[in-house]
Amino acid sequence: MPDVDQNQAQASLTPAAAEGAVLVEAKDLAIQFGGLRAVDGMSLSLHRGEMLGLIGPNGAGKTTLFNLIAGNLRPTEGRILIGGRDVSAEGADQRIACGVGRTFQIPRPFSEMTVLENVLTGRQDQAGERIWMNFLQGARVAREERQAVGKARALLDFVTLSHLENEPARVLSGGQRKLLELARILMAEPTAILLDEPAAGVNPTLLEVIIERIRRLNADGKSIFLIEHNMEMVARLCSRVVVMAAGRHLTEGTPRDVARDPAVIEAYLGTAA
Ligand SMILES: Nc1ncnc2c1ncn2[C@@H]1O[C@H](COP(=O)(O)OP(=O)(O)OP(=O)(O)O)[C@@H](O)[C@H]1O
Repeated sequence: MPDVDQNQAQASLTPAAAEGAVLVEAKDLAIQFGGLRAVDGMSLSLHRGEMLGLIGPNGAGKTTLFNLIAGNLRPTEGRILIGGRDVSAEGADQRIACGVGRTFQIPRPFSEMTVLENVLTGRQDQAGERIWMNFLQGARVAREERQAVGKARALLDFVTLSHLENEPARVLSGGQRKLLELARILMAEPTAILLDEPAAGVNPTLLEVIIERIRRLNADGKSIFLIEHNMEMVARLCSRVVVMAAGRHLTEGTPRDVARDPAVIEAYLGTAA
């Protein structure tokens, strides 16, 4: 497990996070894949305005936990609450509608669609898709379309991809795809953003852009939940880190404290053996 520089473990709670209001809560979550309990009784809370890290060795169950929280998988046991409401039985679209957006470890944009069109796929409740609306309220649909394109362009500007707006997404590098995916989920204006390894495979220059944009989103009040193997990045961004091992909540604390925790070091060494 990489060292955490003392000076980098300085991320502090925003005022909203310090208030402690829970935005997303997982209670005793479990999921069974055949004989494997990939997530095995996990409980955790993401607070409003917080940047929370999720670390753990390969196969610990981090992505599966994200899939459960984002509604891509249904838990075998346990509950998920968003803003205090039980959403356990709802699917991914409903989670997005109640403010949870997530990215994937390997983004898969629509490769033949333009970068701008890809961002537009992230919008919710598209009036233009309801055929009867086109007949009854053509002007309104056209106005909403213009507004959506304006918003998508602003988001492309935010993620530094404006110059590529008319290019097919297939020309993007791995890091640019991560930025594109971020812009796409921001179209739905999430209050909680789940980022699955945003640094993986990203060149150092683009990584700084990603870190800075995550910071800005958090400063704008968005809660961030971050899976990341890059502990330096976790330490720069997160005030609190949850550690998973073998599907379970192993411990949590500041990046500095968890990096020194013998149980955490043991969990990493155990899987490296
Ligand atoms: N759909 C699935 N069917 C069967 N097993 C699965 C499925 N998804 C995940 N697993 C298994 O569940 C375990 C946890 O996987 P998961 O991807 O959540 O781990 P992770 O902590 O995100 O790992 P990494 O850091 O390598 O991405 C692994 O053993 C994995 O092989």
